[in-house]
Amino acid sequence: VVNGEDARPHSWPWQISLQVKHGSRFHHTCGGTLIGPRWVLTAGHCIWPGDVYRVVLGEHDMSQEEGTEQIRDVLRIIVHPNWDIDFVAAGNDLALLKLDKSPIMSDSVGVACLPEAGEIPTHGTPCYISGWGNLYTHGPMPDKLQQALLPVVEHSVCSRSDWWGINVKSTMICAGGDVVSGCNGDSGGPLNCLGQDGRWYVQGVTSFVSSRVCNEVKKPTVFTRISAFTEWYYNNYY
Ligand SMILES: C[C@H](NC(=O)[C@H](CCCC[NH3+])NC(=O)C(F)(F)F)C(=O)Nc1ccc(C(F)(F)F)cc1
Repeated sequence: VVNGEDARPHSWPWQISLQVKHGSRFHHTCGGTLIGPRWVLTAGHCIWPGDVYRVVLGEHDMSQEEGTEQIRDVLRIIVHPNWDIDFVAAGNDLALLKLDKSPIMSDSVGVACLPEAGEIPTHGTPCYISGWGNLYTHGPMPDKLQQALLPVVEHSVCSRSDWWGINVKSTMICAGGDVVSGCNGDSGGPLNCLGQDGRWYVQGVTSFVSSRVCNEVKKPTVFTRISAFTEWYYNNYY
């Protein structure tokens, strides 16, 4: 997250760290969202066939043992059938991970609220991105979970030719811009938006930023719009 701030610990209790095994050690590769006791939603581009993953829940500071962390193995990975690693602009950048067993729900670990099918966050809805991604392009990863308030950019603006043009689809949400943005390593994490009922809903899954600079002007962070895929994850989640 570029130009964000340390999140208050565990204020996004559905935020997970997806960790990949390299040699004998695991390291953070993507974010994700706990959407059910045994189910995590992340980005399709986070998944590489043959890699071994684990999920860390209740995490805040990656450099400390805080006593709230819970580690789970990934039993099954379901990548969206229409995801194409060579064509991120086509969308469908989603994957479902089934955990070996449910984490213990607490103040630090909880399930996210998801939007109704087809729900579009209105212009000006306050949305926060959260993640342990780079603090700036080619920059370091933070120890503590970062967050930033990203204004939603409506599709009519985001799809202008000098913005994302045809690379942004109606199944995506644009948010942020040239000051605050997501960055590499935030992939798969949640876009947390305030609902009318005062609850926070996860409306997006962090998908892509400019390949030149994370917070490039007129290239807001692009999220997969979860409300466009309700059918898919309900059918796969059992
Ligand atoms: C380096 C940069 N990486 C990214 O944006 C990766 C997703 C990469 C998937 C495809 N390999 N996502 C992130 O870093 C994230 F944290 F923002 F989510 C990138 O490739 N951006 C990018 C690529 C293509 C297009 C498009 F196809 F739309 F032209 C737009 C952005």
